[in-house]
Amino acid sequence: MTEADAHMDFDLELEPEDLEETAPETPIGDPCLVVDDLHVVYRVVGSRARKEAAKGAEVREAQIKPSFLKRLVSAGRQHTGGVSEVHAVRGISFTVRHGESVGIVGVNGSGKSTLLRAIAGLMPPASGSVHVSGEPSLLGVNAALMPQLSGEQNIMIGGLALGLTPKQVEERFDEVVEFAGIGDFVYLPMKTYSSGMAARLRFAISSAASPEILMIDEALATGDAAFKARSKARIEEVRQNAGTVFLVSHSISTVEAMCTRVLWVHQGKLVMDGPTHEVAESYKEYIRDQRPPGRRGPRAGGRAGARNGGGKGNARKVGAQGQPAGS
Ligand SMILES: Nc1ncnc2c1ncn2[C@@H]1O[C@H](COP(=O)(O)OP(=O)(O)OP(=O)(O)O)[C@@H](O)[C@H]1O
Repeated sequence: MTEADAHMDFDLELEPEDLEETAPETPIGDPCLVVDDLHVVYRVVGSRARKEAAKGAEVREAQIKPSFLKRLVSAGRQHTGGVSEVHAVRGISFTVRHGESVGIVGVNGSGKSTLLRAIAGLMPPASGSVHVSGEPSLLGVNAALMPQLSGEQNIMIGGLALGLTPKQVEERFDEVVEFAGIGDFVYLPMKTYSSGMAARLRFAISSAASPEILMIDEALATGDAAFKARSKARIEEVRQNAGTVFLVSHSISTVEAMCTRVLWVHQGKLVMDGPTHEVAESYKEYIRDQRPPGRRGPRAGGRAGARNGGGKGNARKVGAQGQPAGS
């Protein structure tokens, strides 16, 4: 695998179960989420700084302006002495309404998961704000689950964290296990699960309580066709009940099948926001252009119209800076 391939870890292929499918139209309600000029910064203490700290030294942040070469190589990471700052989300703003299912796409490391975690309240903003009506369900479940406990115990804890009663959790137990497709693994500690199994169980628990805002991070990539079909039905159920769904996925066909709107994030910035087909076409074109010439595959028919402002013309390209090359 080349370095370019490793960076471009997506699935552009349309899978049989996604053919001819798009997210159905549902009436869109009032705003339920406002993200306003959001910035999220990770701070990582370098190994040298940790050693110094262990020796009792005061580790201070040195505000050294890095050289041009260093900034070029570190793309988005700002080194300040022993502490490295990763500016993962850089000034993102958007509003989401009840009934929307929003896909978040972007290349590896572009900030998708960080954005989702910030919306869920798991990452504090460095600046800007997130206003949510209702509690995003990833928050309750992720905060509650414990790797050393069995799936069974975690279903109970996660269900309680989402506001279900113990009786309601018991009633929904079989459905959650079946939905996650983890079989008898449910009786083993979650630390023995593959990342896909854990992601599916989190999704199954978080969607068990008919949440107002359902957040799904990559869980759909880890299941088979039957799991995807169950997931799609569950997403529709949430939307029909005027809930909102956020979906992070590397599979553009999954996003096309399940989302009404797509946010394209690149290097922590929002580069495009609009109806699924318009953003997906531009994104697919960008990904194709990043691949070596022999591996680009055919272009989708009619994509140029969307890219040049055709189609419904509703997609919003955001800002000139930080856009992928060629857009
Ligand atoms: N816990 C962390 N500490 C420090 N940096 C982090 C941490 N998590 C993510 N990052 C950095 O933040 C940036 C955005 O990462 P994030 O995981 O949000 O991207 P992503 O688009 O979800 O990536 P992927 O598609 O690979 O899952 C990357 O540069 C990543 O290295």
